[in-house]
Amino acid sequence: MPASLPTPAAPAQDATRSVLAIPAFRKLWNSMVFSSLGDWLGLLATTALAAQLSGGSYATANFAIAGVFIARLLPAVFLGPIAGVIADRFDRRKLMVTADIFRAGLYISIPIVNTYFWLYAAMILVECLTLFWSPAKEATVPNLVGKDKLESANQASLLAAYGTAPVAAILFSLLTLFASAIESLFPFSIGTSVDIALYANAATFAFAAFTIWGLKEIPKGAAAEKAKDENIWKSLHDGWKSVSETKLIRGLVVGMIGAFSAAGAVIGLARTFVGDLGGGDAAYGVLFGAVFTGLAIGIAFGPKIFAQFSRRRLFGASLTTAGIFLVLLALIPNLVLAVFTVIFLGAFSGITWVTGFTMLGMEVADEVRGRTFAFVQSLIRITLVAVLAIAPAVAAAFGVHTYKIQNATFNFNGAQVTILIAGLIASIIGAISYHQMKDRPSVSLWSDIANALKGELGGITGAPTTGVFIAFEGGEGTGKSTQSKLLKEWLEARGENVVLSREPGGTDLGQGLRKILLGHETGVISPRAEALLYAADRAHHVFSIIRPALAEGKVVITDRYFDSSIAYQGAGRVLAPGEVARISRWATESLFPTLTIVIDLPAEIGIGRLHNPDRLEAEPLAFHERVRQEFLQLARLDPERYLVVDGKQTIQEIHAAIIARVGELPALNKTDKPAKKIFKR
Ligand SMILES: Nc1ncnc2c1ncn2[C@@H]1O[C@H](COP(=O)(O)OP(=O)(O)O)[C@@H](O)[C@H]1O
Ligand SMILES: Cc1cn([C@H]2C[C@H](O)[C@@H](COP(=O)(O)OP(=O)(O)O)O2)c(=O)[nH]c1=O
Repeated sequence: MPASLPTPAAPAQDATRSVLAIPAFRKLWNSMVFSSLGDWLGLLATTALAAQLSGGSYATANFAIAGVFIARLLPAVFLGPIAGVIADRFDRRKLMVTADIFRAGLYISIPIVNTYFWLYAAMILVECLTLFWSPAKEATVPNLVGKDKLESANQASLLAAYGTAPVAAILFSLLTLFASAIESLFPFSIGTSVDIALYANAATFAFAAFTIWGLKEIPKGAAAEKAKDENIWKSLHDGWKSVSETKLIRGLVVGMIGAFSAAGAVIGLARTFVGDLGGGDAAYGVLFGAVFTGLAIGIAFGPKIFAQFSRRRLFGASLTTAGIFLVLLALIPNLVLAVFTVIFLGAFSGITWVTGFTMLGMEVADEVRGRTFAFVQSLIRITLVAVLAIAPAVAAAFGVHTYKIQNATFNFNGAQVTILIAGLIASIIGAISYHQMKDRPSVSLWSDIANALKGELGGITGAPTTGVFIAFEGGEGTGKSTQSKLLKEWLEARGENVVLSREPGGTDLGQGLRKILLGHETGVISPRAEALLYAADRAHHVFSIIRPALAEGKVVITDRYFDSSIAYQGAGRVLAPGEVARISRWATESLFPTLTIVIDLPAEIGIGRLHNPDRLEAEPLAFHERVRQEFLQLARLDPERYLVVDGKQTIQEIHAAIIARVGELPALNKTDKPAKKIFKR
């Protein structure tokens, strides 16, 4: 046991709050909130303006709106990496202030010049300025908050960037609704609601410039840190090479591209779609706000609501559901229902997005993670540009159609048709990635949902564990100790640093608990007390041995882990297995093994191998048979994380089966081995 125990991480919510307690960061954050708010308002206003400038032509309006989005995305594709490098050469504070002043000026100029050409030119220039502003901001944050708070600072920044979208959408709708009232407040004409939104946007940038100018805490001089962005084409090429090798990651990437294509189609077509349903700019604002509200709900609550559900299944299932809502959106010709549909659409897209990114983080080996993320991000940007360019073309090609059925007439226009197609594509891609992930092929989706709703058991699947953590499970005398030692030797021969431990009794405290739990002198323990004592042993074991060893990059093998509690205290002692699992989940702070090896043997053979049965081993055969069945059931819940071996084989045969599976663990295959092995599963 280490002399000093590692300090547990601080709870997350407090971290976000405390990072905002740093005055300098709070000022910067305030300015980010305002400029993001302005930026979203500007996006809504410029797309609305593009539609206005089109003079009522359906095709022109579609293309004009797409033009605004493309103008905003293109600079990042071509200029992103260069901008980062250039930004690093300038004084950060001055660079940020200058960029903000110019952005304010550009937004004011859009309604004044009021032409297509200047609308696009100004958007491109604004984006270019943002490309210089962002790396300067990124480099500044660590100076203001310190390394340990970086992650919560990033969360706070994300909140500022995306949390402001629905607020901006509401503001935009209100502006449009009360435009004439607002205008009457001014002695001179200030233009349409769109113009007002653009001026408001300029004001937020001016405010940001003012705030940052006053932030003397920002160190003088150029940013020391190098820009992270690599060349987009190079990252695409490198990323594709690694991604194309694993089926699972390929499925993930394809699915995420599908999700973003669908989202792109909705964003690009939203204004004309709203127009088709008889809505104006105010309705556009509401619909836009609804998408982002849904997204936020999905991202914030989805993982919690579906915590019991296998992530691999959740990804494909939520993408398909999002696709179905898209189809509904296209088919329901009613603005109010569309707003509700869009909230669900946003929520399921949000769930797809978080599960996708979490899984990418989990499944991709450390050495190539950065590259893979860069690849996915580049691919998403390019997909968005492509979809935003293609979707309106499809919509324009379909044009406006009016159908008459008996007395009723209704319209089915290009935007709806395109959204319908996008929805179908998203559903199909979702279904494909659901099957690609091949998660628990023997368990039906419905029994999985039922499990998830019932309680904890479904939750033992798919959670992230970095490093290699292997648990041996099985009944009495199945050969766990024998095999765990053999595996340790095999791994050490391959140059791994291995910690072999066991439960109960892997720690000093655990030794004491083990005596109580297994000694005959203890007598009968109430089943709940027994479950808690095993959980106490486990909590301390994870805290003082397993986590520290994993953190040091060691391979950890444990002879028994929480499946034993589920099987023995759950199925054996007849407590609810889900409740026992919850106690273990709490005790281990959700540390799940990378691989659980169940050695399966009829109870009477295993018991027959033992000489002096302990308190639990002395239980009747029926008890042990229930335990055995529970292990097998757990393995069936998540076949990808379990290996079941037949314990009737010889010691050598069992060992061979184990090393064949362990040898394929992605995290074991570091870069010194042939590259092909990195993703092999
Ligand atoms: N595959 C096997 N076939 C026959 N005997 C075995 C096998 N594996 C282990 N044994 C023997 O069975 C006994 C129990 O093995 P052990 O590894 O201690 O099991 P566990 O840790 O699961 O209780 C030991 O005497 C061991 O030598
Ligand atoms: C880890 C754990 C073990 N146990 C039981 C199973 C075993 O009977 C006993 C551990 O004994 P041990 O001698 O370590 O196991 P084995 O005989 O397989 O080598 O504790 C539980 O009931 N719940 C648990 O959570």
